[in-house]
Amino acid sequence: MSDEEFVEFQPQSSPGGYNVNTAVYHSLLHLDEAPVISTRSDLDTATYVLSQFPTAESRVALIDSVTSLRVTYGQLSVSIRSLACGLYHALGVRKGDVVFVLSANCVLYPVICLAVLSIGAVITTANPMNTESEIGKQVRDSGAKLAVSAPEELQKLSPTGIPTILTTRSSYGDALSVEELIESCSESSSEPLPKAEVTPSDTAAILYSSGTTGTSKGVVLTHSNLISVIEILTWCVDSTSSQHDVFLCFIPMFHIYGLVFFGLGLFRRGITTVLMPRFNFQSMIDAIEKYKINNIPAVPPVILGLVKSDGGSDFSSLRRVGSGAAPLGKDVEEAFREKFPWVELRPGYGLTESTGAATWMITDKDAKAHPGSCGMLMPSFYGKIVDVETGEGLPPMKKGELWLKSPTIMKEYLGNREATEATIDEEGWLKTGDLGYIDEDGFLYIVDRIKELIKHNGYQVAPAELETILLSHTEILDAAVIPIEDEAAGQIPVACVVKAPSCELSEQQVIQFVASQVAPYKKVRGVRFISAIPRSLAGKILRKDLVSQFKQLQLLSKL
Ligand SMILES: CC(C)(COP(=O)(O)OP(=O)(O)OC[C@H]1O[C@@H](n2cnc3c(N)ncnc32)[C@H](O)[C@@H]1OP(=O)(O)O)[C@@H](O)C(=O)NCCC(=O)NCCSC(=O)/C=C/c1ccc(O)cc1
Repeated sequence: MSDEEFVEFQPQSSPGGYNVNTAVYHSLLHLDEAPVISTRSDLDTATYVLSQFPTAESRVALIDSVTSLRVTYGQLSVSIRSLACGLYHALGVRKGDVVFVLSANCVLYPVICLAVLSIGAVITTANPMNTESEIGKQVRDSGAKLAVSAPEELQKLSPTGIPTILTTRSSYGDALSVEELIESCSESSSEPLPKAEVTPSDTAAILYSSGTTGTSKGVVLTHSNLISVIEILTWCVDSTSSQHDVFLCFIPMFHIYGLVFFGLGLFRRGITTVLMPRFNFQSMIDAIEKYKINNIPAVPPVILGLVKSDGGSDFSSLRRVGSGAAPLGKDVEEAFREKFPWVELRPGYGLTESTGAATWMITDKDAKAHPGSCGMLMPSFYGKIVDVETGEGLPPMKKGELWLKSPTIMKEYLGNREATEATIDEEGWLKTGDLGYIDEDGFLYIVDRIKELIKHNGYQVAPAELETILLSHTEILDAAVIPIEDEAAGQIPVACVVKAPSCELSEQQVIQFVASQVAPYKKVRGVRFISAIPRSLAGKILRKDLVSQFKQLQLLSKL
């Protein structure tokens, strides 16, 4: 289907934005201005963001909640330009070079991202909780030329041999730091930076996601993807009158959700953000009270925590809470609205492969009228609900796999043509692996997942990765990892294991074996010893069967 056919559609003519002729859902929301990317072929993400910094340079951009350090927009802008000079002149970073960032949230994180992007280089980010071997794998896969590491994570990078600079000065070795580069490479004292000659289709970021199946893959996002999603975010801020909100950031900037909001996008509206380097529930409450936080882009476990929190805290400043990264239970949503009636709760839905948000609740009234929904297709998005058996596009209220098309859909999985072709079809539709339906008002409901992914605390856990580790144990003959529902974390990974005859392997030993090799959020938290893993004729693990067997056992044990 051509883009012209999309444009010709009159959304008001059909319920839910559904076109009966094409079986395509059109967004019922519209950007206020024409997308900038359609008129500019020379725009990079950093120029796009920096050109909209507020003119009042003394306006505070970031506050570190631990040290109370304040960074103004003026300082932020100077730091980004100075670091860009340092990376280019002192370290020889050039267009297309990949820079690996390994750090928890810190005030330098956005500086690093925007400086790297401004010289046409590419950022790849990782969770600092990852193990040495997980990090080594990503450094190799992304082809990174330089790493920027928080001092406490440096030892995890050493075995890779990649040239590394630290974020801040430290007593860990004598590596150069971003702080020093910024000080020594001011724009005025360095040679000018040549124009990066970046085009919107150039790669800007490689973030890692397991997609619908298999292990972690590099999601290649272009400047066009990032600029388009930042336009949408800016539109969301304007549409919800959030321009003057004080935001709280604890969601990690190494994932798309945190990166788009706090690493890049919100600066365009001169927002002030209070930044928590590490999440802790009590610290979050203290920050809300101390800084009179108005707006929190959050995730379901934190929303549940707020619902369960004791009285006595002052939440009166809160105005808006977003929910993304994992499904928000209808009960939690209702309990939150009851406890915090003055707060607008807006669920959204997005993937790394769609550069973040694809749907969102634009008004609180809509959210209340459509409980359990994660909102409408964002401006510039098209959707399809596809019958999993027949491949046919389905009308409102019918359940199928959600497919998405928009300017924010990733370019490809890095170096993995097979996975790219299995995920994006020839017409550019992204197959999300999520099952849902769109109602007659255009609201999306996600009801299940056909992809293998497990979501623990909003983090992705790929069963295939844990299964490979389990199968490397000499006493394990076969293994499958399944998601089990958990009130606090959403889901927990549980291992179903076939052990070698007459071996003494215990549940705790299996848990320990995996835990020693993966980041904490990927640990298997339960083990079931079984006699055989159910598989289809094609050899695919029948995870749903294992999940229902597990649930039956749980029920029996409660009797
Ligand atoms: C705030 C959370 C919910 C909870 O934090 P936490 O309580 O510290 O728990 P962690 O999960 O971080 O830590 C797990 C474990 O790691 C341990 N840990 C802790 N820091 C350390 C340490 N530095 N070293 C080593 N061990 C440690 C910690 O002790 C703990 O161990 P354990 O007791 O075994 O679970 C945190 O999990 C979190 O930020 N989750 C969100 C993840 C996230 O942003 N995902 C987004 C993916 S992208 C996406 O889906 C986008 C969608 C989207 C949708 C809609 C939109 O509008 C836009 C976007």
